[in-house]
Amino acid sequence: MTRLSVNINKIATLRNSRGGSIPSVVEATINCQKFGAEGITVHPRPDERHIRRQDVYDIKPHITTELNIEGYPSKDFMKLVIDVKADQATLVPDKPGQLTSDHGWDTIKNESFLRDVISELKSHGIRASIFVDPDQKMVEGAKKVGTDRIELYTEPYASGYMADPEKAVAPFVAASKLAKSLGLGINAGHDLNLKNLKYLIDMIPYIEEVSIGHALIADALYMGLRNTIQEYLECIKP
Ligand SMILES: CC(=O)[C@@H](O)[C@H](O)COP(=O)(O)O
Ligand SMILES: NCC(=O)COP(=O)(O)O
Repeated sequence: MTRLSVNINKIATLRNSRGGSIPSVVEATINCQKFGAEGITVHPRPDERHIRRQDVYDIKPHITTELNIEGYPSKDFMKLVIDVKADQATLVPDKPGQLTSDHGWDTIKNESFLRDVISELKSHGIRASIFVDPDQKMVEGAKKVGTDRIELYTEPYASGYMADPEKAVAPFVAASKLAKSLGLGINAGHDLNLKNLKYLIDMIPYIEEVSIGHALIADALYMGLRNTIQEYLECIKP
């Protein structure tokens, strides 16, 4: 059964815009889980444009589901993830100044680096997931570096969905079938929303976790956080 992990980056974006503590990321963590979220995702970027390192320490005691921390596996990132003993670390190949995550790992060129990082995460009991494009060779490379899961970067699906859902989802179905055959768990995320989510899950029902933030938080501005989370859950639960 696919789990919904709510990414609360954009709560922190709003908070940072005034320099105070409203809205609170701790309150958001508590309420998202109360409203049905099955995980909390944060992406503390090096420039702390939204989620700050301290936020991760602050929210950890309030996690009653799972904490998924996304980021480039720098020394700082690894210390943070290990310090708070995240349930899952999702490694992304982002450069510090990137507007947002916009590609998966080259798991072939980065084989040695990823293998070492994943081994360290596992030694601390932290599930490893790596951000990949729906590319068969990258999925095969993910298996070789020993990750527990892959997270499929779904922006290309989202951007193609309205025009041609079948064409948009096809590479993701193929990559998922390969990943499953290799024994990899499958997560998915980026630009998923109330329009495109159900079809993705219908086509790939064995996705273990979707992490959704930008569209969900935007929807909550109009529908409220409780109703919004319930609507997203209805898209992924049969
Ligand atoms: C890896 C991924 O897709 C998410 O972490 C996304 O990048 C959110 O980051 P921003 O909220 O900074 O866009
Ligand atoms: N891993 C994807 C994520 O956490 C949220 O991405 P988005 O929904 O903010 O695009």
